[in-house]
Amino acid sequence: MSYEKLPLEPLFQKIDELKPQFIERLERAVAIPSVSGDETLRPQVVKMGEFLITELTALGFTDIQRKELGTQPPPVADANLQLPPVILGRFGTSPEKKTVLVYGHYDVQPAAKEDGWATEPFTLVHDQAKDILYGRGSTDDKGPVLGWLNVIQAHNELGWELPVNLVVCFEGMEESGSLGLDELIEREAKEYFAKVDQVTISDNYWLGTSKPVLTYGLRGCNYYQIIVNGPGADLHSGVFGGTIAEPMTDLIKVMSTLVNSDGLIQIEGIKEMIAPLTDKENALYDEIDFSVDEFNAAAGSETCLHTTKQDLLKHRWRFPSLSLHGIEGAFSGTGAKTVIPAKVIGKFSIRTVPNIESAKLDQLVFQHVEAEFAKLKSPNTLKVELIHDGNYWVSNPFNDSFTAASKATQDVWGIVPDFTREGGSIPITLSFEQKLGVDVLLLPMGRGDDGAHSINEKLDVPNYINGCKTLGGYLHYYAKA
Ligand SMILES: C[C@H](N)C(=O)N[C@@H](Cc1c[nH]cn1)C(=O)O
Ligand SMILES: [Zn+2]
Ligand SMILES: [Zn+2]
Repeated sequence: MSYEKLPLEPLFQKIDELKPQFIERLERAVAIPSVSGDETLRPQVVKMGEFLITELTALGFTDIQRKELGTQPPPVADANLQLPPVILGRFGTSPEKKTVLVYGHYDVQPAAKEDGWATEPFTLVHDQAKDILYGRGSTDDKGPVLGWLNVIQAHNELGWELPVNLVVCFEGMEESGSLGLDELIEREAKEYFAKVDQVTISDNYWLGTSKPVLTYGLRGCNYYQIIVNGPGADLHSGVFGGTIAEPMTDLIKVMSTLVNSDGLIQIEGIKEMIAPLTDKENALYDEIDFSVDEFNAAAGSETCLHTTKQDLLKHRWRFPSLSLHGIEGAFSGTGAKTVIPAKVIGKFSIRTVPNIESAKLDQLVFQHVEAEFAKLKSPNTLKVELIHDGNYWVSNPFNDSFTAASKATQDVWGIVPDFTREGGSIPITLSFEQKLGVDVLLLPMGRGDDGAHSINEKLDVPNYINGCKTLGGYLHYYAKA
């Protein structure tokens, strides 16, 4: 696609010049362990929200609001646990300009050095030789969230006007199901978000490690827990082993019926809900620039279940998957503790795709789990429940916003981006589209091997800096579209 280039070189140069400050800003953000899934760290999530308020204020944002969302709904250990606030802010209110809402999240996944990190997860470490920044949240999603703020700083220092009005909406519960955000969007659709023309999200990754992408689809995520209760307390396996029904044995039996070793979900009724793959759609997979070898390198193994890029991508984007995540209450330390856990909670999630209905899926999951447990004729008790769910999202990428992002990407990276889908989930995406009645664009900053949710999460410095240029350039091209 040929297009008329905008004179953005001064902006790009300013972003290069501000690199040390941008890295330092990310360092301060990563140092706050804002893990939404750990109730004991909730004050840190709130602190991270306050950090953003301070930064927004210093940059000249107006109408900054800290929206409280009330208490966290069950299941939760502390019934009075407050949800972290959603942070809103505006930069510009000109009626002559378009308004872009940028959404991002300031919470992160849990991380501990003992999990195998080479560095402290909540200390941003700049590996100068590789020019890589390591730290939890560097790519998911603190780097991209700060990217938008960095763009404003660069404009301020150049004395440039921002070409659009910007509205920011940053939440602290994305990694835990975006609880309370749907209702906030509903309430603010005709209030704070009234003038929004476009929602843009930077919270996913390139498909590989060298080619930028723009993303038009996400899978959804329904997260469940199975609670098995047995004896009144943890017991000595020498004294009680062989005499009582063990909760862990029941749980493992039930969990092993959910998915087979080929990754195929064993719960009846789910595959019938998947939208059929059309020939036209099938052909799209041939065009995508993607290397199975690079994928294996990102996974750090040769354990991939699929050999062709087409199959692999379909299983990542287009078909549902079920992952077993862990067992709360089970012995997991080093050594050889001879305990029979009294209560264990198995966690698993299903990534959903069109046209899987969330409520119907819950029903199928509950029926399956209860039926499998009944087969065991165990005297223990079992309860299965949904912890949170989030919708899948697929859009039409042929609009002004995707075109603007493509131009900015070409300016910065010198290459036409691929249009991709994402296997992960951003639960709120569909709500923005439907409740505000606008298009949504996903404009990723990091690479496919960044290790989001994993150990040694990273963001390459060129991705951070060029990512800021791309976000800034995008706003300029979108303003002119
Ligand atoms: C893609 C995004 N950066 C992300 O990591 N999303 C999470 C959202 C989620 C859903 N349930 C729990 N977390 C993900 O895809 O796991
Ligand atoms: Zn994220
Ligand atoms: Zn994440």
